[in-house]
Amino acid sequence: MTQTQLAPTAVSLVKKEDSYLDHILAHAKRNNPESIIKETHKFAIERYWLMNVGPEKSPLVEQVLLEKRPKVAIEIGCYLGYSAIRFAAYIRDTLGIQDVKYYSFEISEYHANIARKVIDFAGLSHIITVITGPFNESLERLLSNHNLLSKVDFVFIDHHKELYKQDLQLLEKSGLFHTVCNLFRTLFYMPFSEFPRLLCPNRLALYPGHNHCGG
Ligand SMILES: C[S@@+](CC[C@H](N)C(=O)[O-])C[C@H]1O[C@@H](n2cnc3c(N)ncnc32)[C@H](O)[C@@H]1O
Repeated sequence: MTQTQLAPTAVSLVKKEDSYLDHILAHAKRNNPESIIKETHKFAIERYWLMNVGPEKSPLVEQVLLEKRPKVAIEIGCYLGYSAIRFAAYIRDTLGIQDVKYYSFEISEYHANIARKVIDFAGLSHIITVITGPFNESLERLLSNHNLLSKVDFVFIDHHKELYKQDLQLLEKSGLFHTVCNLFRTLFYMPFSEFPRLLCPNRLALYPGHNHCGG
């Protein structure tokens, strides 16, 4: 077999997430979250689709961030760090909240390792902490390693749709929430009408986000 015949197989073994990291390190500017976000969009259009919140939906979240100005935020579902970088940089740079802390949960060690590298490249490692493991098991670690009881004032949920309800209930029981917590609902597949029953309505301001299910 010639080298030319071997080449396509070799290329297909490279995972798109690794190509993404290479792309960012080669084309984005270090310590410049905006340039990383821009290069992520470019990569997703020109190379491979990525399952991040993306340029259309992110402004909906940023609208809520602008209104609520959170100091401590939690995200379930980090993937390669797009939303963590975008929202943490928005809170720090656009809202001017320098001491913001952003905790992002990611079940896949592979995704989390890439996310940490991109976050480090963005110069945001002191703001964003990526916690590896399934959220229901990692929450305990967050509670014991960080003094966050009653301090979390923003939650962005973007992981596995079937786990939203269970993990929301866990979060509520954890005592992490500030008096009024702003939960951004990216729950496209869950009727909005379930939420008042699920979470204490006077403690949580719920944002319907982009409501695909018409609930
Ligand atoms: C849609 S992607 C997140 C995209 C990310 N929020 C962004 O916009 O850049 C969903 C991620 O959630 C992770 N995930 C799925 N189930 C999880 C769980 N139980 N705990 C933590 N992360 C989970 C997946 O591995 C995947 O990386």
